[in-house]
Amino acid sequence: MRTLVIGIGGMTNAGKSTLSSSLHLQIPNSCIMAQDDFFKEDSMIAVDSNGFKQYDVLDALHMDRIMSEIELWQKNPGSFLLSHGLRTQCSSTSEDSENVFVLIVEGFLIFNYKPLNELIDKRYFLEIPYDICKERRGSRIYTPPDPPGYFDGHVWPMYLKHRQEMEYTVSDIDFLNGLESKEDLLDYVYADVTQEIQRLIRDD
Ligand SMILES: Nc1ncnc2c1ncn2[C@@H]1O[C@H](COP(=O)(O)OP(=O)(O)O)[C@@H](O)[C@H]1O
Ligand SMILES: NC(=O)c1ccc[n+]([C@@H]2O[C@H](COP(=O)(O)O)[C@@H](O)[C@H]2O)c1
Repeated sequence: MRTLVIGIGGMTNAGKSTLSSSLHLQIPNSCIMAQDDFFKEDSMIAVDSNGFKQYDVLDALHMDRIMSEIELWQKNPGSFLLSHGLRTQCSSTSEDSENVFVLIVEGFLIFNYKPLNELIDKRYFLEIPYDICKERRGSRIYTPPDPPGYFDGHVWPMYLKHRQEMEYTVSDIDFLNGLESKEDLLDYVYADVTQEIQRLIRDD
């Protein structure tokens, strides 16, 4: 039994969830872990001098919990899938060693948290231009909703800060143009991941 951890990082609204869901549907024995599911509750989020809730920082996330979930998956990916209501599709005709379990970790700050980044085998980062990002963000409603000025006052400056930090500390990132069609992005990443799965099976 082999495991592969894929990281789908990127800016807010760049298409991470969309790409991850499609990949999950195409890759047998895969599951998604979304960083968005690990936000702390609103009362625990710090507020800056402008009154903006500091959601776009690692401190706003229960990173310890996401690490524990990944540990559970690593220990026994088959039972992890079953306990999350996902069917395993182990090939009955091949050796057990030929089954590769794939974890898709997706989120806007996955490569900036060293312990998580170190677990990731293949890194992708979706990027889109500022104006498209602002437009897409404007039509999405979070809980709590973005207050006026939040994108330019918090989201974008934090993105620039973390992006710089990531480029200093992380290598091996495949940057993807989020303006490409959903289908083209999926085809590209799926082919790349499939190649990696084949390599794991060959080297087993
Ligand atoms: N390749 C794409 N081309 C055009 N729109 C996209 C693409 N990928 C995602 N979107 C749209 O952008 C918005 C944000 O996508 P989503 O996957 O939720 O982003 P993220 O998870 O990065 O925040 C959604 O409305 C989605 O339909
Ligand atoms: N899920 C939540 O509890 C919550 C609350 C407020 C803001 N957000 C926003 O979520 C963004 C990250 O998620 P996306 O990459 O999916 O947009 C951050 O920019 C953050 O401002 C999430």
